[in-house]
Amino acid sequence: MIVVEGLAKRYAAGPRRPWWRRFGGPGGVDAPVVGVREVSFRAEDGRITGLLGPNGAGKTTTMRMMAGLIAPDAGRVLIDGREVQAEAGVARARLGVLGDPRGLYPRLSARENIAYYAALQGLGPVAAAQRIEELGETLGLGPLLDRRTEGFSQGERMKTALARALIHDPPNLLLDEPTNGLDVIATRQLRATLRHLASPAGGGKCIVLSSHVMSEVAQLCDEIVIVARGRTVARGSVATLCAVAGEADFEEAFVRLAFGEVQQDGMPTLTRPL
Ligand SMILES: Nc1ncnc2c1ncn2[C@@H]1O[C@H](COP(=O)(O)OP(=O)(O)OP(=O)(O)O)[C@@H](O)[C@H]1O
Repeated sequence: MIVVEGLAKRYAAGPRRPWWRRFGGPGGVDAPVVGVREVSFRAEDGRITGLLGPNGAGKTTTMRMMAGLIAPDAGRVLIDGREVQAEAGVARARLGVLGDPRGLYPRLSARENIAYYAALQGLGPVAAAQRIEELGETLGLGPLLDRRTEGFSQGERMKTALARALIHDPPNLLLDEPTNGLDVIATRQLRATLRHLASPAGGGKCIVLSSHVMSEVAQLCDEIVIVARGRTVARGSVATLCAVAGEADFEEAFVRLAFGEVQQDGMPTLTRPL
């Protein structure tokens, strides 16, 4: 289970020094950029939770703090009760992270890429080899396992990166925009795999994914957390969110919740309170 409590993150702005001031004179400093203002939610085991929000809403920043890749300015993340920032090693051992699938080593085969992560996770060579075979079968990697990843299609990269994230059989899984660049068949395969992983037969994993594609989140996720302007503005099933927004259609509900009229305090105006 993953609990996210009051996360906030600002990115420091670099010095602004126009070219005509490069050799002297005052420069300036841009205001810090707010990545996340206040994001809180709970993701349960055996369920797929989707972070849905428009571009720049703060989804990736939230996911990176959940993975322990960047430190929050405020708030905390608990992975199965262990705080990511305080007990990084223990918390991360219980977490698989699917980030950018372009980050594979091109000269290594898929098997070698995955085995490298297995070693980083402390798996011995025999256990790693066995687990790679299992994952190869579950994810349909087959003959790809022994091909160099250079030249892999987006879908092939995604499967390899997912196998890498699952190598230590973590009970929790984070996926940032997992269907980016996938065609309809690869998207369907990924959906089926994620549903399996969340089911009792697949280990009842706690899965959190981020996306700005509404239909994808609506189809796949049991629970949806809407993030807008760096805040969680609503959470619940598709039916709950439609009811909260007072809309029959999920796209309309999303637009109302994510882009609702902004009050003085920066919170969107909702037709009904959350
Ligand atoms: N490294 C960084 N330095 C400065 N600003 C950043 C940095 N990373 C993100 N931001 C800013 O933080 C805000 C949130 O960005 P983030 O990438 O988390 O949003 P997102 O919801 O994932 O967006 P998208 O759907 O477009 O990927 C944006 O305004 C972005 O410009």
